[in-house]
Amino acid sequence: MPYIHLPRSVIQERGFILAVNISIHFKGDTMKHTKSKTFSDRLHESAKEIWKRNHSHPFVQAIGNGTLPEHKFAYYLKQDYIYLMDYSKLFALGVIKAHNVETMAKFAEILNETIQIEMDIHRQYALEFGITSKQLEDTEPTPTTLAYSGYMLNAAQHGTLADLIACLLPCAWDYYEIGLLLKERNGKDLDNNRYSKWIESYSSPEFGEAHKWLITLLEELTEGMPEKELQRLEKHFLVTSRYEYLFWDMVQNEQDWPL
Ligand SMILES: Cc1ncc(CN)c(N)n1
Repeated sequence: MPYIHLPRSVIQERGFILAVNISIHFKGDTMKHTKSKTFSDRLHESAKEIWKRNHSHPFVQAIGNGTLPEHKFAYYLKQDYIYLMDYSKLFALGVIKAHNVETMAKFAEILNETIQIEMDIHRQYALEFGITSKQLEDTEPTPTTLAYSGYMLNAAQHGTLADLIACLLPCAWDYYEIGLLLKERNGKDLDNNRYSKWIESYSSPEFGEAHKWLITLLEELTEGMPEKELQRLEKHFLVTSRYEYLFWDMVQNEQDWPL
């Protein structure tokens, strides 16, 4: 069986290095391309079961079919708004930790988009529910919101740029997957769904762009990185994936401080 192994080729794409391994197998007249696993493939694979639970969470399902009670969505909006305030600060830390001007500019762009676009959807929904922007901002964090934001900010402040990306990647990536999934399952009924704007925005190509850029940068930063460091990044990715689940559970049950 003829077997051709093409050596690692390095593709320069808009200033970023993308490393690709391609093996081509000829078997009879069929040809198989096998792309070797990237670090982001490994992360996605290791968080697969957690993300599945996120996707099937009753809160997520109820946004998708429009049956989520409004008071629960209002509770989510408030906690998510203050979560997003801290999440934005991670992009500011990305500017500080970036190694070149292009990366600094991109982190600044995503920071701005989060505040001006993503958080504006929250402000618009909040207004419909009679909640002002000031009330959103003044929301007291629940134990879960505090723990989730605190974990990310601590790891990002004390770690490397790769630590920072590993922490925030599940937030950007899993929400995009959720947006796509809900749109695919409920697309034809979205006109009658009060949460359609939420679904449309998280499934939009513009929102999807951020996590794709973060993945490209993470691949570049982890090129040749020792396994021990990769494991630390994987741990961040799994912890924040689990916090995503806890966040859905917290808003579903409207959990707050017991005293
Ligand atoms: C908790 C949480 N995680 C992620 C996202 C998407 N930025 C969000 N809005 N809220």
